[in-house]
Amino acid sequence: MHNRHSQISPSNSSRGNGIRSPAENGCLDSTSVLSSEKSIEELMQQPPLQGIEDNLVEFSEALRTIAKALRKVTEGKASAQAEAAEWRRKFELATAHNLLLERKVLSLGGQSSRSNVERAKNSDDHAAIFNQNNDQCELCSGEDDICAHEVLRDGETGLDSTPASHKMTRKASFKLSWYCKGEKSDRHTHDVVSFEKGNITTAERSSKQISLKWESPPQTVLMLTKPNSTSVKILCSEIVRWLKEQKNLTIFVEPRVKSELLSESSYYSFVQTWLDDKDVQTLHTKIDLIVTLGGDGTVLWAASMFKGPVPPIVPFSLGSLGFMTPFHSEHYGEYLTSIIHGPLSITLRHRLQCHIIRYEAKSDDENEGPMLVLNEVTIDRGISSFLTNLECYCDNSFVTCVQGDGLILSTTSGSTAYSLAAGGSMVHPQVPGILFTPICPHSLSFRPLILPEYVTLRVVVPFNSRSQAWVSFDGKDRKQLAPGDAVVCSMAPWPVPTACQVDSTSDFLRSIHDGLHWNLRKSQAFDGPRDP
Ligand SMILES: NC(=O)c1ccc[n+]([C@@H]2O[C@H](COP(=O)([O-])OP(=O)(O)OC[C@H]3O[C@@H](n4cnc5c(N)ncnc54)[C@H](O)[C@@H]3O)[C@@H](O)[C@H]2O)c1
Ligand SMILES: Nc1ncnc2c1ncn2[C@@H]1O[C@H](COP(=O)(O)OP(=O)(O)OP(=O)(O)O)[C@@H](O)[C@H]1O
Repeated sequence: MHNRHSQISPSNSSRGNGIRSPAENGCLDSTSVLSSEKSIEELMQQPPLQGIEDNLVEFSEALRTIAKALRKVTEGKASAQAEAAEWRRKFELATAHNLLLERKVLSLGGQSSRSNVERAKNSDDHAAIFNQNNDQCELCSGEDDICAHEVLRDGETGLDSTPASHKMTRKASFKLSWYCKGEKSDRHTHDVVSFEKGNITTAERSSKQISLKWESPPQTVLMLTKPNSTSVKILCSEIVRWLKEQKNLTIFVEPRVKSELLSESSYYSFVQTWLDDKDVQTLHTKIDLIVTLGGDGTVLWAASMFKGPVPPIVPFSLGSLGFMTPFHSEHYGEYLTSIIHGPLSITLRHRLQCHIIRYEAKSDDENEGPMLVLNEVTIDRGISSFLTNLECYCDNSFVTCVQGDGLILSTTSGSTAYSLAAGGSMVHPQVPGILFTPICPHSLSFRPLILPEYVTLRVVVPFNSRSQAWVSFDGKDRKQLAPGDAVVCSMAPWPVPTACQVDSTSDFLRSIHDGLHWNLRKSQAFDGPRDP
């Protein structure tokens, strides 16, 4: 026979071993609240014992009220967390937007610029700024294409640049346009859906490749290289020399690479670098083009250096696989000449921005982020031998509880990396979406999902989790998550533009054919049985 008290005891059972029960934490996860409500429900339905019936009914009612209150608190906290993350995201977008406006006004020069910034900020009247900019760039009128047009104050930071660079320099300007093979127009159709006379139609958007056209030639190149590789070192010094002598470009490298080049020859003293991490934050204002020498990991490294806008990347393949590195290093001269001249096809690779919301954080400043990932954010069991238990929400709707080794939230670029190994689909990198891929789920029906790019995902380690969880970003920066902590992810406003060797689709298909031998099978012989 059931002991009534034992049915409501699970929340008490943890007390003896020093673990705080959810109720003691002041917050319950939805699963444990549901189970305590269920226990009370069951308790109420059992036949009463003589004498203590009234007391028990009263006690059960009280418990039911407490459970309801706790559930409200939990739901309130969950939605407050999500709302805070959403506001933070909006704030970051607004800050980036204002920065962009200020830069645009700076590019006009003169005193009147300040009032223009204010006017544009207050009324969102972009045209006021763009129209004045027309003398310099008629395509900056903002309607159809995206323009990069910046005037920068060089030498303001501690960057190791020559004395002559303490002047206003112009970062190379370019225009992005969307084109379809065989189509003359390079307009990017913003209206995806139209509604005329009651008929809903979608605009024709197939095979629109993004093209980057320089409006002023690129002048500054950042070379990023995989460390500890002799072949990469040799190629790096060769390309640096070529870029200087053949193209007369300014070249930046990492401090480690500058030392390597100087130890090879004092010839390389023209190469520039930076002093500390703070300088890296302003690097995007100087660099027109990034060249990477390595594998996919070097492209991830390049992207991770830019927490905001990323200059176009030309990835040369010196690794074993190379899903994001379509350029063969033997033909670097040919490729770089064509890219510097332009136009070039690019893949705009979306990134995810992630925040860690700590349960114990007293203020928003104690939370961590944003971390930007080009491949994926992974939440797993780390060294723990217990199942992870992760509660997942999508825009405040409960998605599921992940019980298994963990969960991968991947970009479409990352779909061919860890997510693929965990059973996720391969997705063209230009498809806007977020992959929700479980790692070894202990359930037969947990298929991976692909969600739209506009959602905010929240993964919470519930209080009833047996273990802590670990989060990592593109396979790096591993951090521990305690019960109550959450990771909030949404699409970042700064994608990573990578140059294509042919175009986005050809490069993607080539990478899965060459890299994975996708669907490689010997063809059946012609002879043999066949349909009559
Ligand atoms: N089981 C797995 O497949 C597994 C496990 C851990 C990490 N990873 C991946 O490794 C990435 C980190 O890469 P790294 O080079 O710094 O580490 P690494 O040196 O351990 O290389 C990991 C491998 O993943 C490949 N890779 C990276 N990004 C890719 C992509 N977008 N598409 C296809 N393959 C890709 C690399 O080419 C490399 O072969 C992580 O973001 C994660 O996706 C995969
Ligand atoms: N400039 C860099 N500084 C520090 N670490 C880097 C740099 N470039 C790459 N890495 C790291 O080196 C590791 C290996 O790089 P990468 O994947 O490019 O080479 P690989 O392993 O030889 O290529 P593949 O994975 O295709 O075999 C990655 O973890 C990457 O983060």
